[in-house]
Amino acid sequence: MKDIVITDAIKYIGADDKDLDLFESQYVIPNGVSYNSYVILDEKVAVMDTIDQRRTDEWLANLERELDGRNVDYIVVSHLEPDHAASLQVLAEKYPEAKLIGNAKTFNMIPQFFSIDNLADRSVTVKEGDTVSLGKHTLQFFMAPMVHWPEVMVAYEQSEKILFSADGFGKFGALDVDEDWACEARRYYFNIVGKYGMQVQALLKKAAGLDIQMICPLHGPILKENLGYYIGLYDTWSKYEPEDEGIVIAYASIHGNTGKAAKKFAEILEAKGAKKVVVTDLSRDDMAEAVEDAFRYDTLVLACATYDGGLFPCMEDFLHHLKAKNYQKRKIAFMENGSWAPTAAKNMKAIVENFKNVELVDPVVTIKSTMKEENVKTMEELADNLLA
Ligand SMILES: Cc1cc2nc3c(=O)[nH]c(=O)nc-3n(C[C@H](O)[C@H](O)[C@H](O)COP(=O)(O)O)c2cc1C
Repeated sequence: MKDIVITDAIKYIGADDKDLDLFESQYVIPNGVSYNSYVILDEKVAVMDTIDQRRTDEWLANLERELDGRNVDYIVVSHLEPDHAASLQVLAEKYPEAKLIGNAKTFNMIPQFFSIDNLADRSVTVKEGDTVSLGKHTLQFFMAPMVHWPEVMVAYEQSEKILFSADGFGKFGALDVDEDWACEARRYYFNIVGKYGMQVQALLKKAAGLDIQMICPLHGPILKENLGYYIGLYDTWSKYEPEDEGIVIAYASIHGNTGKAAKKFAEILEAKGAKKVVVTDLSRDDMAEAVEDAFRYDTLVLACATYDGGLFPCMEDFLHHLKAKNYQKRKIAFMENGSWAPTAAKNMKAIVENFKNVELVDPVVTIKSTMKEENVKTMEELADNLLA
């Protein structure tokens, strides 16, 4: 583990995981993921969340090294999802004097996962704005329900002005990997938290009232500088506003002809001056990245082969993901293909019409098996309308 410095009194005790095949059993993580946990060493000692059971031993060794023989007084449980709370039972048993800090929902849910002895006697139940003093350090708690579980809360350490942000500001990628923050943080955000923009907005409003000098999330790097940049992105994302001008062409093609047309359309858009065009093959490219791109840019073109009178399944899957994550406020256009009765555009429209604040842009490009000159003409017209 790279030496991760927080402050003199606050130590990083988390662990990287580079062997996990899929995060939450669905997201590829080419650069792994970090499970973050922290310990605050003051007159009282507080452990800020535990980690996934895949790395319990490493995490306990990190904790014991930092404790250097001291005991744990408090275990703060900001989120009960197993990648953060799975080692709670072990920690609670190892330090039987330690009190658990959570909110009413936390303590309702804990028995579903664990059987901790004397839980009622060991529970410190906090509400919005409550504080717990550790000596020089004071933790203040703010509820963040449905960011992205109901019991989630964040903690603000008042003396060093640090926000322990739970899964907020989280990112895929192990901590010893140098990579752009926004790309993997955006993929994490939209796929995991995306549905709860309103709740993230509520949390950002609370955060705006605090002087935050550092953000310590439960995944990804500790954010120490330029915090306005990260908070600004979270504000844009949670309002469902496009972050950049650009056109995503997402295609679902069985034999390749719809894919060929999608790529031709990208060339036409670029020739007409489109600032950014992204083409994604929904059969083969990472679905989570396709979702991320759809949210990142302001325009989406859906190109799909007709399949048994409906949609080729990866397009149906993509639209299901977008709907589940509250996709809205974008321009959308359609391309369809079929050999005898193309109905993909009608079927895509029926789903998309239920999205909030979308503008459907005509004309629909209808291809019969292979792209013809007349299809290219329609694409030219659609490109002009999208770029107008
Ligand atoms: C299992 C299957 C079901 C299909 N169902 C339809 C259909 O209902 N209507 C239609 O017009 N074409 C249908 N097609 C034909 C394709 O949509 C058509 O050949 C299209 O050109 C394929 O585009 P692609 O080359 O991008 O895969 C079907 C093809 C397959 C393999």
